[in-house]
Amino acid sequence: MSKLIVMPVDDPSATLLSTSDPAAIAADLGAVGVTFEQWTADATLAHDAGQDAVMSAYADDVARIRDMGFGTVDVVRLHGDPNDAEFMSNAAAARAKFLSEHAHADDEVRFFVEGSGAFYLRLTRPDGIEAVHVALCEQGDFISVPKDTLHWFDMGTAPSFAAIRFFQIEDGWVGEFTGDAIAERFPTFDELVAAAG
Ligand SMILES: CSCCC(=O)/C(O)=C/O
Ligand SMILES: [Fe+2]
Ligand code: NI
Repeated sequence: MSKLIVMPVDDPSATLLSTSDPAAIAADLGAVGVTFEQWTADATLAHDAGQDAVMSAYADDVARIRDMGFGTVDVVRLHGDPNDAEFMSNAAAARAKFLSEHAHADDEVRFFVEGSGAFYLRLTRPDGIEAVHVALCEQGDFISVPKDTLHWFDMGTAPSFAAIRFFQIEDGWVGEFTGDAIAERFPTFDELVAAAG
């Protein structure tokens, strides 16, 4: 289930908001400039489905977002057997890429078409409190995070997700890492999923 958890930047043990209501998630994220929507994502992807297969399964969505100026599109898919040592080694490397605080020169526009992952967005709330907004995204979730937003992404230790990524600039995926260890102080994706039961 999609979820939003908001914690003050200086106190990860405090919860300012926790909700699984899609309308409440959209409203709260909307107030800090992030778009959150739920779209239909019911295509069955073959075990070995690659970029082209995923994009053609969602061709209408891809065309719609492309027409909005997002001319570059790719797919990140992590899907495999947690007992497969090679998959787990590749997964650990992929997870490490996004696990530290960074920002992009492009909006971060992602459509989750399989599985789940968590975005941690460091943003100042309308009441002036700086907080980490954890958007636990699931299949069907569309999220658009403005460029320059400080954030990190955790796909968990046994990742299972596919996200279509949309870019306005060709190297919009490149992250500028801040060197801040903030991510280490907040609950991981695995911990959040375990806590959600
Ligand atoms: C959910 S798509 C893979 C992660 C990614 O592109 C990114 O920039 C995370 O911060
Ligand atoms: Fe990012
Ligand atoms: Ni499979």
